[in-house]
Amino acid sequence: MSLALETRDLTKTFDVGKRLMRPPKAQVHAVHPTSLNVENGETLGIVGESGCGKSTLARMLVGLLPPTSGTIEIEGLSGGSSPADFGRVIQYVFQDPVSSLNPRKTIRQILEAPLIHLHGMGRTERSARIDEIFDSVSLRPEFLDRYPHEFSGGQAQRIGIARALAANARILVLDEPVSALDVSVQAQVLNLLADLKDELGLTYLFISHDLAVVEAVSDRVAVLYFGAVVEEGRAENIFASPRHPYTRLLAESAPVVGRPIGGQAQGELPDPMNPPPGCAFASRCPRATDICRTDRPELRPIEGDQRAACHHPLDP
Ligand SMILES: Nc1ncnc2c1ncn2[C@@H]1O[C@H](COP(=O)(O)OP(=O)(O)OP(=O)(O)O)[C@@H](O)[C@H]1O
Repeated sequence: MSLALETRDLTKTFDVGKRLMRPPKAQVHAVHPTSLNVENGETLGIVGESGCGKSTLARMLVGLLPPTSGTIEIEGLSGGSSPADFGRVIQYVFQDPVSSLNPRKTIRQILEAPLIHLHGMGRTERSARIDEIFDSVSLRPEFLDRYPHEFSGGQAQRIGIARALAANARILVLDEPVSALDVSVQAQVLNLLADLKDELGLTYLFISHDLAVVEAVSDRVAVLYFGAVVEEGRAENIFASPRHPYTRLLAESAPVVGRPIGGQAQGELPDPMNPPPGCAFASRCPRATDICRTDRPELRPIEGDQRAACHHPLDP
């Protein structure tokens, strides 16, 4: 297998309270140094509770947000790549399908934009390609001349996926793609994503706070806590045999499809403007010792390709 995407020590810090000619009042550390690998054709699930930095990470990967430091390498792209270069290789599918589509444009116009701007296609070629894409997401051709508000959430998400396909990108960053949908519709959209992946050989980064969904769709999973990957490994191992106490807390508290991370796993996160020096999970961790409160643990191999950032990893 070859690498589709690789990040090295990627970070994002937001300045807050910044005013003209004055330094920012504070900084929010949204993503701590994060290194991820995604193979071609793989689905990497990225899971974590609200505020752990999932969307910030996703937006950096697709070029919507500049990193504060670190690197992102995506097939064939270099540091000097333009937004169009990014768009031809990696696309973002938003959580809220209806509001992510321009309300003043018809679906045809929405799908035409990437074909014109990224691929310079003429009218006839565009029309044939749009028909083909619409068919691949199982939507009827008469929908093409309607506006986004005329669609249900599930249909609108199919359109969001169609727009990403129109760019002809091989990598899709799916940011909570089914969280806004009813559970019955979620299954349809997840099946569609699985079919498209097989047919087109796509690579997915699937971001969600819903563990059961992530476990079902992912080959590998990265667990994010307070802006950092705390555990990473094959999906079948990571929840069955978690090595990081936070992953175990997640696995024990959210076994039902559609139920977000909740109960005891939804705890107080540390203050992102004043991150603790050691492990961010230490204040909630039953295994924490002094070293956890002073030294931030590195992500390190535990068994096979499972890695955990913990001074006292769990036994299998
Ligand atoms: N533009 C911004 N300015 C300041 N802080 C920000 C900004 N965007 C995000 N943050 C902060 O960065 C942290 C990570 O936010 P992010 O939205 O990436 O998390 P998330 O896991 O996607 O959460 P959710 O699922 O609730 O969207 C949070 O503490 C958030 O408040």
